[in-house]
Amino acid sequence: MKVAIVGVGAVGSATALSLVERGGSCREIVLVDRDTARADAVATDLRYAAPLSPTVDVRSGGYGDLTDAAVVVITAGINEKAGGATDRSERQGRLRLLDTNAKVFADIVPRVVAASPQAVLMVVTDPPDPLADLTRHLAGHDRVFSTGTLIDSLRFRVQLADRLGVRPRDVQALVVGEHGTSEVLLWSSAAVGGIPVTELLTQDGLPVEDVRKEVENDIRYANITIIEGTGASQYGIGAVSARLVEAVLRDERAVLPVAAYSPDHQVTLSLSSVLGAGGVQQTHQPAMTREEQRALDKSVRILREAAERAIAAGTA
Ligand SMILES: NC(=O)c1ccc[n+]([C@@H]2O[C@H](COP(=O)([O-])OP(=O)(O)OC[C@H]3O[C@@H](n4cnc5c(N)ncnc54)[C@H](O)[C@@H]3O)[C@@H](O)[C@H]2O)c1
Repeated sequence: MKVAIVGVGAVGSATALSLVERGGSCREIVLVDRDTARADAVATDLRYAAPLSPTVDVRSGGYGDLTDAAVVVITAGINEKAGGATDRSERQGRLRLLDTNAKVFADIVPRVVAASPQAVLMVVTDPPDPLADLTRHLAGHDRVFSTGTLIDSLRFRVQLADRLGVRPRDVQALVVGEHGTSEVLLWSSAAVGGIPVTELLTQDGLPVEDVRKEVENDIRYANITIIEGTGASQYGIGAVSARLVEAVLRDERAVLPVAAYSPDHQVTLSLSSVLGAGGVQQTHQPAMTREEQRALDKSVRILREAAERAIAAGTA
């Protein structure tokens, strides 16, 4: 199976490396970037790593090479650092990148769809949820999802695991809503071994409210913390993107917090999604307290406004 990555910067390259290293789910990876020298160089570099993984061919190409791609991953556009979205006190967060990246999508999506009308389109570029709404609009089909809050949910699990002294794999914890500052951490259902994390924190003598504030802050601004050191958050999202591609290619019906258009909410947002062939096949709303539901409602309002803005900017 063929997978294409459009945008071979920090995130696109990390996604390609993760796909090569996870191995087995795709047979061919095509890298497309308006900077063709960069796409050529990354493909060449990865080609020398590929013999250590299950068989996969990596090459650079143009939109014409996307024919028959099963999944197209879009990672093109400006990042938080270039777009000035690295101020923790700025509520817009990644939404600051919306107008610029909507124009990038207006350039890319019609060309992707013309070359590969059957492909599932996965949006990684920030802000991913409104850009997925724009992508649906431009593509004229529903096989579109964004990486949503899976990365935030993994960060939530890691932070809780650190505090509870257990491995993150054994923490069940979800972040829903926007991949952005209005995201909602579901503390009420976060659990380890069937025991609520708030109960475990109390048993360990940890101050629940203080831990909660600290964890929320660390997760909401995790991207900025990484960017302050390296200029771009890339490896976590690269691994997430490769894992999601794999779930689609294998028709896994994996339950993951990624974002798809919800007719109930009339916008793209992350809930518990069933991911497999064709993209998100079903979504379920996790149980929430009234306070969490109110926070999700607010996130939905922000996302609806952003989706309108994205469609206006991307179709102007
Ligand atoms: N969804 C997430 O969780 C998540 C996490 C990290 C980063 N991101 C986002 O991913 C995006 C990429 O970040 P990055 O750090 O890789 O940026 P980058 O600047 O390193 O790379 C962007 C690439 O896109 C290419 N590009 C730009 N416009 C293009 C066009 N019209 N056609 C083809 N290629 C084009 C550029 O040439 C460049 O190679 C950003 O929007 C960033 O904010 C999202």
